[in-house]
Amino acid sequence: MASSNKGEATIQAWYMNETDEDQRLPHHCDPPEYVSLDKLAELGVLYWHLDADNYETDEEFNKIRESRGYTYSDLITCCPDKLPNYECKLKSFYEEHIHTDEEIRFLLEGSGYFDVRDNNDRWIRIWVKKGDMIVLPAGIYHRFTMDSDNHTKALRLFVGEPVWTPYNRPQDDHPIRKQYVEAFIEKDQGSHAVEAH
Ligand SMILES: CSCCC(=O)/C(O)=C/O
Ligand SMILES: [Fe+2]
Repeated sequence: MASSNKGEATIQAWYMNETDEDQRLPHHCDPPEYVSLDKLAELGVLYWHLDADNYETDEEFNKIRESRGYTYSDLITCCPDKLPNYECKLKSFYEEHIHTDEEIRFLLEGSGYFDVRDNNDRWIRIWVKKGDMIVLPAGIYHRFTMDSDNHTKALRLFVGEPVWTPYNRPQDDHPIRKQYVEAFIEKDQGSHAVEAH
């Protein structure tokens, strides 16, 4: 299942314009081009809206955690007092990169933007807010920025011992990138090739 919209909330995602404006602004196209949860799921991005205030005892959260094997968790608060090397970290979060594992974040407070590349290498901006849990698959090109509210507190989850290393683009020969492309990009081109005949 790609999503759950408990409490009416749903995620907002859209194609970005490529202007040099402040990264914390929404960067909508003109007119705005919204992106559906199905499109995100095609790229391997998963989303749930959950109870951020009582997540420790939340059945849905615990089910996801168990079924996906998320044995590790910790908290990250993006503010100068709580995040060592704040400026440097924010800069590195916004460098386009991949990881060798899923990136799993559950927003407990505040909001922010995860940007992911689609199958045509266009940026999709995903606006995450309190209660949103998002999974980015290993090998997807992505980045993160705070929005103009400047406050993000998130639970980070991981399967086993966490590895946070970002591999900045280009990583087209990285085995994990190749696996991602085969699973989520080439399968798409294959189905269009069949349709075209
Ligand atoms: C809201 S968590 C901060 C962003 C982050 O941890 C990361 O790895 C971005 O790619
Ligand atoms: Fe990342």
